[in-house]
Amino acid sequence: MSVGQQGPGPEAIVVQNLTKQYKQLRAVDDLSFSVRSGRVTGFLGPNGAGKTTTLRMLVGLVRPTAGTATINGHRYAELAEPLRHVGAVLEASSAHKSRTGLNHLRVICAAAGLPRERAEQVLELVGLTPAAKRKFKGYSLGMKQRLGIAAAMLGDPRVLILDEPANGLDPEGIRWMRDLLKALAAEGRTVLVSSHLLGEMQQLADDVVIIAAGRLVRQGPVEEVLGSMAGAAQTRVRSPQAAELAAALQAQGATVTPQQDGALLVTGLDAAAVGHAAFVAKVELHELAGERADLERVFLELTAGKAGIR
Ligand SMILES: Nc1ncnc2c1ncn2[C@@H]1O[C@H](COP(=O)(O)OP(=O)(O)OP(=O)(O)O)[C@@H](O)[C@H]1O
Repeated sequence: MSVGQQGPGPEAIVVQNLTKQYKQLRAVDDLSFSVRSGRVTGFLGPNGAGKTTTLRMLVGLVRPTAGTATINGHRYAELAEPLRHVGAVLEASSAHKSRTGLNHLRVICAAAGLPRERAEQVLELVGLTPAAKRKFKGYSLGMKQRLGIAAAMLGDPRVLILDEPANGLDPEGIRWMRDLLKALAAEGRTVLVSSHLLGEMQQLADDVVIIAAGRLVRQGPVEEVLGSMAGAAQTRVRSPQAAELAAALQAQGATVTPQQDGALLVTGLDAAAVGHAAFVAKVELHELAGERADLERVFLELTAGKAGIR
């Protein structure tokens, strides 16, 4: 059984009171959250929320104004061989345009003191072996994303940090990325991945950290964040005695919205509660379906009014 199936491991990334002030703008504002190993954690927020700035502070590319970010208890700058601890993909890879993908990776191996054969191994991992000897300038954006991940995996790091890795990928590429990241987390690695593609996160992430305007909005397991939303439970129900049923449900405090097709959309009661209310009221049911709150709606509700345009 993999670690991922055994449940979350210890906190591998800890961000404490992290702040970044750019002249007038506080891009990241007293932000604290933690990321556990053996899980994929989605880092979500509207445009300009401060996701990229936070990830760049994590890997020492931006100096925090205040606060700390640690990886396995150490600041990035304190790690002796950082590539063996942390792999970061902060933008699609860039390489010398006439260099092949394989040579690009070999150069990184040489500079970082990593075994040369890691280049072939990580190309295999990301499915780029057939393009290993093609020049970088002929790579599609999707191939560049794969090469970026390959480079991040050269040191076989236990922690992987990716900024919008699905950008530029087609649906098949997105599926591939999802499977790879889940597999890496299932090996016990820590995977922190930012995205604004909320639907994608719902399928990928075990935990989410949601920020808006540089501040933490919510963090926790996806299911908990979804389930904690007030009125998140929605149930679709259909009955030949719709008016009686609506009255019985409203008496329990639910909001009932008739749909164009004659069904009722019930907010605030789950399917079991709606079925029970119908049973008690002796109302016949022709359809009863619970609808989960989706991350998109939760995200909009959580960040409403806080996001602004930055
Ligand atoms: N070097 C900089 N100097 C000044 N302002 C900056 C700098 N880098 C980022 N910002 C600003 O900080 C805010 C947060 O930017 P950041 O890129 O971290 O957000 P984000 O959540 O990654 O957004 P997006 O999804 O649009 O990339 C934005 O308003 C941005 O314009």
